[in-house]
Amino acid sequence: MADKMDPATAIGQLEGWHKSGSKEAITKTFKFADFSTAFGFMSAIATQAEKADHHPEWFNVYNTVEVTLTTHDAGGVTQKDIDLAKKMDALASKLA
Ligand SMILES: C[C@H](O)[C@H](O)[C@H]1CNC2=NC(N)=NC(=O)C2=N1
Repeated sequence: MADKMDPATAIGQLEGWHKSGSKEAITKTFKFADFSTAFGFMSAIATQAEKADHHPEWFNVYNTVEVTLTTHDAGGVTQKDIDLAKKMDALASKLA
């Protein structure tokens, strides 16, 4: 099992992510051109999440996707969350 880390450590390796106010997690809100682009982002990430067996907590309203990442099995932020965050950032930049 991956060991949990201070969320600040993860944030230091990422762009635009923040500590979650309510739990050991990292969070970011992505904003896209429209709903279809936002949903396409979610669909592509869902496939990658399933492949990695590591899933986001997310909330979508129109063109925004609020993402919270934490590793439930570890009770906090792990390398798996950093890896998924980087995948999200890479895809979001392509969709911009
Ligand atoms: C049984 C299954 O492999 C586990 O529940 C996986 C599923 N996806 C997961 N996703 C996240 N974010 N954290 C986990 O600990 C986790 N565990």
